[in-house]
Amino acid sequence: MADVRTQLVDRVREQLAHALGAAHAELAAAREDLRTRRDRLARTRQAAERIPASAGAQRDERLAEVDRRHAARLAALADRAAAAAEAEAPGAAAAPWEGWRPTPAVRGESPGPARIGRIPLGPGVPALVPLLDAGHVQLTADDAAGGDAVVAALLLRALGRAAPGAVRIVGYDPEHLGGGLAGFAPLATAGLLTFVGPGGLGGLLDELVDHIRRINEKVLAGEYASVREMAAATARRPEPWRVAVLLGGDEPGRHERAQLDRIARTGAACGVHLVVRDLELAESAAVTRIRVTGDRARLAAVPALPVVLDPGPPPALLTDTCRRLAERVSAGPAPTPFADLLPPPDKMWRESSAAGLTAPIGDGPQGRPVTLTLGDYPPHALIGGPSGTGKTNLIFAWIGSLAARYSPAELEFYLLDFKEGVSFARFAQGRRDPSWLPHLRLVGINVNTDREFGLALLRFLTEELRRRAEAAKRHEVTKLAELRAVDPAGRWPRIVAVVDEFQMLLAGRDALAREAADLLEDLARRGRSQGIHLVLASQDVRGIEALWGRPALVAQFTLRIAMPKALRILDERNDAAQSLRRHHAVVNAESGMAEGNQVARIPAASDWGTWSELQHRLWRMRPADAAPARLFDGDAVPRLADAPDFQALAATPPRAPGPGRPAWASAPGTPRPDGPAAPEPPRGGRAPVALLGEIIDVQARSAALRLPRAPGRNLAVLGTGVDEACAVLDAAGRSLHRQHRPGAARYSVACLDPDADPAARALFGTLGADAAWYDEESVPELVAETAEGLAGGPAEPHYLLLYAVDAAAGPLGARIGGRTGLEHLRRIMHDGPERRTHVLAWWRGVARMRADLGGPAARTDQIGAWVALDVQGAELTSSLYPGTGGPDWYPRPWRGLFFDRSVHRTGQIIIPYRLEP
Ligand SMILES: Nc1ncnc2c1ncn2[C@@H]1O[C@H](COP(=O)(O)OP(=O)(O)OP(=O)(O)O)[C@@H](O)[C@H]1O
Repeated sequence: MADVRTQLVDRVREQLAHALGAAHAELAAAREDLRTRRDRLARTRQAAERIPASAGAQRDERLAEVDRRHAARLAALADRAAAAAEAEAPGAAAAPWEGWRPTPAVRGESPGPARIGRIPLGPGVPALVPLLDAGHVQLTADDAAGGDAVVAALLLRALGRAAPGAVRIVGYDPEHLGGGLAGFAPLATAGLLTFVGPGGLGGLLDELVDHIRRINEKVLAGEYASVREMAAATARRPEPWRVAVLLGGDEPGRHERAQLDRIARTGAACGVHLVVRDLELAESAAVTRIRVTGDRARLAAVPALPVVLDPGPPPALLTDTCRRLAERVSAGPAPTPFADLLPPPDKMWRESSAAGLTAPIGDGPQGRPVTLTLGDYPPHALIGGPSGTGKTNLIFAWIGSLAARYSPAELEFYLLDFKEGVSFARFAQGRRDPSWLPHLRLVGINVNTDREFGLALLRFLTEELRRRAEAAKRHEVTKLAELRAVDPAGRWPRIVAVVDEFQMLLAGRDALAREAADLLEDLARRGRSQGIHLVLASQDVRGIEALWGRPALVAQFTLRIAMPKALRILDERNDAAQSLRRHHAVVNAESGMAEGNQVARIPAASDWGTWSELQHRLWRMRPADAAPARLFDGDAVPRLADAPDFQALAATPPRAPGPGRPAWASAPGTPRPDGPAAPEPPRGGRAPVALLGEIIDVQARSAALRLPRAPGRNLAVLGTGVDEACAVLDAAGRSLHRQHRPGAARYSVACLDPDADPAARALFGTLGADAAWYDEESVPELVAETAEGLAGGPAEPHYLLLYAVDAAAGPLGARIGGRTGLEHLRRIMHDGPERRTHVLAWWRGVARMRADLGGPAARTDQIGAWVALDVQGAELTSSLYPGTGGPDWYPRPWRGLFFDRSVHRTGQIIIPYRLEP
């Protein structure tokens, strides 16, 4: 039992021991756990203690980041604002005073606002105040001087952004009597600055209101809402800006206040602006209000942003700029650009000339274009003014304005300048510039001694008039507009013929002047309805007087253009031209009656640089078949090789028109003036022709001596001019040679004047194997053999080209075979032509020729044609020229008078061709 109990106790002990052991273990574990947890807690506590510090740092970091971004954005915005302000107010509108200079806005551009200081944002944003074309400025200043510095800055910047003279300032400064604007005083000398005294405010405001009313009525005329809009659309600003600067003073009265309000409301649209200090202006969006305190200011529109004011403009800069501006303005207005007269390139050549030709010539006083019209009424124009007043310039401007609007199918020009100089030559093709004005058909320059060219032009136009009148008759219409309507496929351009210094044509009482005046009268009277318009210009009152003897002619010139100080162009009671300013013209389409006056400012168009751009543009637009105009230069010596008639003598096939050949020479339906028909090569059985020189006419034709088998078909060249005489014989020989096949004609060249030897030998060389050379000794043989040969059967053509034949009078006086050489010569001249033997001889005087032909009273029938050089008309009498007294011929250098009794009624002036080496 005890064992059992013992066993039981042991087991209990054992179990207790186990339990104790377990309890210990658990305790230890619990303790461990407690320690771990305590550790964790301690760590957690430690960590928890660290947390608030990092959260603050993060927050600070985030805040700093936001600040940085904000600053960067602000800086970017400030940069953008500064850039926008710079674009808005370029050049003089905002540049710093150091190095500042005026930079006027270009045409059509707005002057923009003006800078007064900077808003201290980022690097600084310019503080801009709109004035010209935009609004008014009202300043309140703690001290007047600070306010006036802002006013000075505003005004100087406005002046610098406008063309000289385009800003007029009126000052009202009752307290300091102009002292506030003292720096601007130099402007007063040019009328750009005026002052009204104390008590003058009402008058000044009334005047400004009146001005606004006039601009609205006359300038904007309902077409534009503001002068700014008009300037943008037309690139023209007809009126200067007016800036009224009102510096303090008593409170305005009721009327004055009402006027001020009107100006504040309506002025800016009309270019009238107010800059006022210490004076109230009515509430208006157009008013910028500035409050100035020391060197700071605030704009009422953005009170939160302070403005750091710029210092006022340095006094020296201010007065210097104003002085220069005044000088520029006193020197007269800068001419308006020629380009203002032209339509935009894509609108060129769009007008129809059916009813007339209308084109602007310049600006009127209101900035409106003044136009010139040629049509049924007025049909013709007369331009007058003393030398240097701008007639030629006006003609250039008019030609450009017309040429840009009407295509060459609508308008053709014929230009003739009797003045010394080559002004019109620029429109023709030149050596340096290959372009030409596509409307141009003819230019005559250096024609002062060649009045015949003027006459030729009038004859040509008369012929064209006849052609048009006939076409009109055929279509049973009377006017060009109707003809164009019934014949739309026809080419009926209007023709404008300009003759500068036309009085040269009418000078003198000779046959040429009479014929010219008759033709002019006919053209003026009938040209009106056929689209042929005359523009006559003269610097000389005598030019006009030359016309005055013909009232019917003058009456046709209803369009009158008077340059400054022009006399007798306008009606005698109309003295508008006397007070005209430089570069202006009175345009009058009412025959000069005062009520028709329009004053126009003419742009500068004389300078080739100005013109060439237009000419090149029009030239590139020319029709594919356009040919250059014929240029007649009285100072140039033509070349035989270039002569269309010489080229036409070439062997078949006939030549096509080339650059040297005038288009009208081949244009269908183009008239050729009266005169001998153009020569034909003899191949078709026609008689050969000898070309002698160029005729002074519009077609560069050659004077042609036809040599058929008929009595008298010989040529005498008369006078002592060696070169001219050689040139005539040379052209004759070369042109004859061109018409005969080698071996088909004989040429005998004899030269008896050593001075003529080189020229004669040059011709001899050209004639080649068909030519023989004779001199003083052998010439008697030549005439004897030739005379005897005439008795034989049919002969080949034989041309005797005898240079200075009178020098052979001695040897030819000797007898050969019972007759003298002179007798042989006379026989050849008498009988030769019918047997194709022709004498083309040069005698160095009429008396010498007569002596060779049988004595002073000898008949000269065998001389069918002659060219007189330095021989007076009076010597060419008796059988040489019809009537008594001889032709109207006064010798002049490198000209000859050609008369062929079988075709001419009067002599024809020729220009011998250049002698080729
Ligand atoms: N509207 C203008 N604007 C600027 N310059 C001009 C203007 N008109 C003329 N001129 C200049 O004045 C000068 C004289 O002009 P122009 O030759 O046209 O006068 P003119 O009356 O034809 O003289 P003249 O009869 O002696 O030839 C030229 O140098 C020309 O460039």
